[in-house]
Amino acid sequence: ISSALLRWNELKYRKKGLPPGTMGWPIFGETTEFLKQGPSFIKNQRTRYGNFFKSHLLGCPTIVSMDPDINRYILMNEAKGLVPGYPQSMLDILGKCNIAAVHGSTHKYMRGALLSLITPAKLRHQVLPKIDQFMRSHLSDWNQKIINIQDKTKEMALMSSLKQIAGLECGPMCEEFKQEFFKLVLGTLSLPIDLPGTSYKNGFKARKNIVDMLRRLIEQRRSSTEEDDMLSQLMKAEENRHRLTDDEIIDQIITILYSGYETVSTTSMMAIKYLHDNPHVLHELRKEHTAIRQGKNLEDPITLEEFKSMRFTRAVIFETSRLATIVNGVLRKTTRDMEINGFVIPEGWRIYVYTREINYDPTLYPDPMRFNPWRWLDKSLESQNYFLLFGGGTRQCPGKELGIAEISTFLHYFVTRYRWEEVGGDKLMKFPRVEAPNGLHIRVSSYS
Ligand code: HEM
Repeated sequence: ISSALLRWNELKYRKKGLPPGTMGWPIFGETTEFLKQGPSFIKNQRTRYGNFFKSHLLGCPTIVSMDPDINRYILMNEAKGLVPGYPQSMLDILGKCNIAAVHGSTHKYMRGALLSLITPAKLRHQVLPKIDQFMRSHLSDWNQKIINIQDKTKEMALMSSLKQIAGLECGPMCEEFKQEFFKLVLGTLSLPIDLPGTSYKNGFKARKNIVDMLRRLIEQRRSSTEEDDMLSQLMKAEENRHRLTDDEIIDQIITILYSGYETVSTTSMMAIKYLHDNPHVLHELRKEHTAIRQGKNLEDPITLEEFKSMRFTRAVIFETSRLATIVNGVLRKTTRDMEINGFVIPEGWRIYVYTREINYDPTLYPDPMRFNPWRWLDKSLESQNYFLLFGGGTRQCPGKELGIAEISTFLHYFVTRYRWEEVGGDKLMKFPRVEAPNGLHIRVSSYS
């Protein structure tokens, strides 16, 4: 029966012009193999079928593309019908106006509105001072404690964004927001099963509660012009050429929170892990940060110039992102039948621009399994075509510099205040997401 089912499924997808590959089981496709074997599944398929092959993953017929030139073409050609292809649960919960759900001119003005929040002037006068204030307080009482750095960095990513967005500080509203947000995140990563008790249903409920809270905040802002946070800026007509509606503002805020949450927290956690395992790198990083602190008063915040001078820190962040592969790739979907790389990809198929293997390619990154931030001091690496740690093309991460500023400030206060050792015994998973299933525990003591 198994053989018959596998054969039937192969025949179902045997259309002329499709790339080589296998489709696995009806409905489930090759999802189990993909999740269980992880990167080696993709590598094995590549050995058999080349850099551009078909499969059936996470409920959809999918093309996996690992060819640098084709990847670039896919990322640059949204206008030809290659739109974001993220799972339905994610789109439902993040909202109709979230940036991954909109295309064309709507995408352009939503993206423009987001970028207008993090211009260099905003970074200098609003964003950096708030990040600085937040990190000082977040890292204030870790001395002589065992800390689960995974929890702490997650809390940091969310709370720091909430401060930027709506000036929210620790308190009942923030706590409520946090609980709902965690449910929302879980919902986006689940199957879209709309039954009571499922993560999807809970995520959807959490979205409703978050939307209510944000609506209340918008109303409050209308009656006060005092606040100078991202929410107020999004509401100011004169700053946005295209005035966003309330619904667009709400989805924009959920997008900012969501996109910066796991990326920033996991990169920060893994940086702590790699710095612990590579004392010579930590030594170099500390040198950079102690030099910045010299000649400053204890309470002086980091300036934009100092942030820009953190060359080694930036290198540590890129190297962490590369070696840990925080993002495995990005998803697109075809909006009509289209020809790519000489094959005909049917409408509605997913395209998985799988970037993970680039990170370990010894021709691009010599001795790729070594944590070597010095390689990034060659600035040209960041502008190479194959540099896709923050995506590429029309949807390249607009929060890149904001994310780097958050992680850099976190590292600044962490390495200048503390030393740490791992408690040990914690497991780290690298695929499909980087996470420590039971947390990553460190024993922290004062550096001075
Ligand atoms: C280390 C931190 C970060 C990493 C590694 C990262 C990575 C990425 C990647 C790979 C993409 C491309 C997705 C695609 O093409 O489908 C992306 C897009 C995006 N990122 Fe980030 N990101 C980070 C931080 C942030 C932060 C802090 C924000 C907050 C503003 C943010 C907001 C976004 C948004 C809104 C998009 C979608 C852009 C669009 O569709 O036009 N990211 N990010």
